[in-house]
Amino acid sequence: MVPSYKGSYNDSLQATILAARQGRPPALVQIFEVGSQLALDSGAFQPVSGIKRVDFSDYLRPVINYYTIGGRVNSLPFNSSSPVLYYNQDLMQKAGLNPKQPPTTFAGILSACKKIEAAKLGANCFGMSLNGWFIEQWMAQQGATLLNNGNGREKRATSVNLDSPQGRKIFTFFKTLQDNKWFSYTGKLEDWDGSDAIFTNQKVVFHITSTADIGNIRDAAGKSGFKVGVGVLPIPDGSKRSGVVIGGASLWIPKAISKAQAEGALDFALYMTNTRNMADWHKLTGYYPVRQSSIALLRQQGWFSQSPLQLVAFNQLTKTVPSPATAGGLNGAAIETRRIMEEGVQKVLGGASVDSAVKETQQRVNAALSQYNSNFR
Ligand SMILES: O=P(O)(O)OC[C@H](O)CO
Repeated sequence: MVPSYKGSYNDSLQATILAARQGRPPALVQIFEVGSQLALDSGAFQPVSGIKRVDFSDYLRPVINYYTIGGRVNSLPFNSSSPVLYYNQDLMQKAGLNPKQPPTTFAGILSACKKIEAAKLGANCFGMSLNGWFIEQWMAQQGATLLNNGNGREKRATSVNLDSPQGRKIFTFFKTLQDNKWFSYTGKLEDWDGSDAIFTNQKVVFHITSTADIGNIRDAAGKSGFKVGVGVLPIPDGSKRSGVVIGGASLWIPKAISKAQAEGALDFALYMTNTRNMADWHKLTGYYPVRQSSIALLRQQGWFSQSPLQLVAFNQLTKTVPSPATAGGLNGAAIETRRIMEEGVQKVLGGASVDSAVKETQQRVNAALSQYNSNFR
């Protein structure tokens, strides 16, 4: 097997579909979760459940449910994540905040921001990458589907639900942060690394990003000389915590390869994600161990008591209430619709009103869905 790196999740999905159209697809490809509908629509892949018998009962339900579309397991779960709160325990203490009780709601972050500003730490309150992924998560946390038609899982989504009380709460959070100058980011959209650097360089006290970064952030915080904490994803006020949508990526196998190649690719993917490898991968990165047997192994090793940062993240996943909202939204234009949502939040950060940003975002996402869906009439 020859590995080939194609860049970001967006880039590698687009490169794979192009390669498949040209009749030379890779035998195995990692595709991010929201690329699943586009991957299906491309017609370039075969469901892994059709290649050979795999015992999917060992996979965690929220994970296998995400990748089961139309009753078939299309791709093999690999790197699974969700967003969490990272916090600088030392700076919290300096601001008179209790690092044992990190904020769990938007209001909690905003009231901590007031204290942080008053403490004049030379660090801002909060920063994160502007990525549609978080908007998707905050809708799910409020028990709301992001998209109509059962989050695009019953039939193709034709409308987004952002012009709603739930959507407005998300945009209003950014408006309040901006009005008070409590938010720091690099100014670029989807700048995962840049926003991590702002946090690990101690320029902000709070940061939200993927559990995937636990390993890297823990190491960088150690070098930067502060103690990092991990808390549950803070959620909009006035809602019950419904849980997270599984993020990360899964492994897809194209159609245009021989049966022997497809079986070989699946065997390799199963090896990569076997009980032991999944447990090691989790320890190193922070991605979830997606197999029950890996979790049993980690428990036996005493891992969760040695690694409280990862336990918080893990509990967040296991407490997720299964529903159409937490199953996650599917749409084939997700690369574009995510970008539109990010631009909507960026407009609020640039001074636009919540009302105009939400309405414009809603209208632009709906137009993108309609344009995409017109290919399937
Ligand atoms: O950074 P990751 O791999 O946890 O992925 C985050 C999102 O799910 C990407 O869509």
